[in-house]
Amino acid sequence: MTVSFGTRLAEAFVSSGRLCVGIDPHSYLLGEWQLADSAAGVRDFGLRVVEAAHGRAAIIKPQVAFYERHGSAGYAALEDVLAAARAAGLLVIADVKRGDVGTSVEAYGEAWLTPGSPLESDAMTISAFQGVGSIRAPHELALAGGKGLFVLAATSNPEAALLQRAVVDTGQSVAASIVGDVHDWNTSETTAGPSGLGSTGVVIGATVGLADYGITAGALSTTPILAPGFGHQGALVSDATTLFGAASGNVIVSASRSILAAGPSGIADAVETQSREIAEAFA
Ligand SMILES: O=c1ccn([C@@H]2O[C@H](COP(=O)(O)O)[C@@H](O)[C@H]2O)c(=O)[nH]1
Repeated sequence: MTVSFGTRLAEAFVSSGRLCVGIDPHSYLLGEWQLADSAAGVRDFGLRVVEAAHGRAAIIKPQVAFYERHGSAGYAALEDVLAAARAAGLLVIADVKRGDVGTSVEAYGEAWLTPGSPLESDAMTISAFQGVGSIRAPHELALAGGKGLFVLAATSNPEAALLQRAVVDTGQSVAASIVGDVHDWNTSETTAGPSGLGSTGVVIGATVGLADYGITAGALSTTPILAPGFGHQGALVSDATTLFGAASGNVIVSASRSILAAGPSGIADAVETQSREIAEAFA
């Protein structure tokens, strides 16, 4: 029987905590890590992050853009990183933010969520700004394969607020409307399992206030929340439960540069310290 992504995520929270280590091999970080800004460099970088996360964190989130920069060799490097993460038992959220008309976005879903595909991940970030109906095919594919989606709702970058707080016909903000549709999916899913956590998540930056977008904790009750914005973008782990209130139990704390800045010799300690800080903040 296929175990749903929501159930696997809930189990990972219990066994390994809620930290998601971002793999973002920025050019300047590659330099600091004494790696070349090349496909080989991003491969080594990713593999070292996987090694540091193994046994210290639940989830990794490769930012695919930094691999795509290196063309087909970059994708081959990413495939190696994904394989290493799978072998280490880490949950992988591919940060790809794909979106298009439904027939095209279906192919993106197949690329990242099909069991056995070279880019197989446990979940992918996806854009529903072409309509939540446009991502129905990857949603169904995800459910069938025990995979997940994280739908962009209220992103962490400040310039997004103008669009994502805009009000749609229902009287809700764009972000709240997406959160509501995802909630409907999660509450009607038959595969949610005993954890009660659905397999379709949303992206809500830790830098935003839910109330500013008209998002209620109730609308997030069964929805995993991928929350970037901690560390380098300014959000504090110690504020997380205040930010997300009653929905805090569903939050994945995502941080990239603030951990990666520790360098290859310090990253394992940085992951451990961050995991401990999160466990204390969410206790
Ligand atoms: O709203 C969003 C959605 C995705 N991201 C991504 O998360 C990381 C954040 O990196 P930091 O170094 O921790 O700032 C990066 O890959 C973004 O593309 C986001 O920041 N906000």
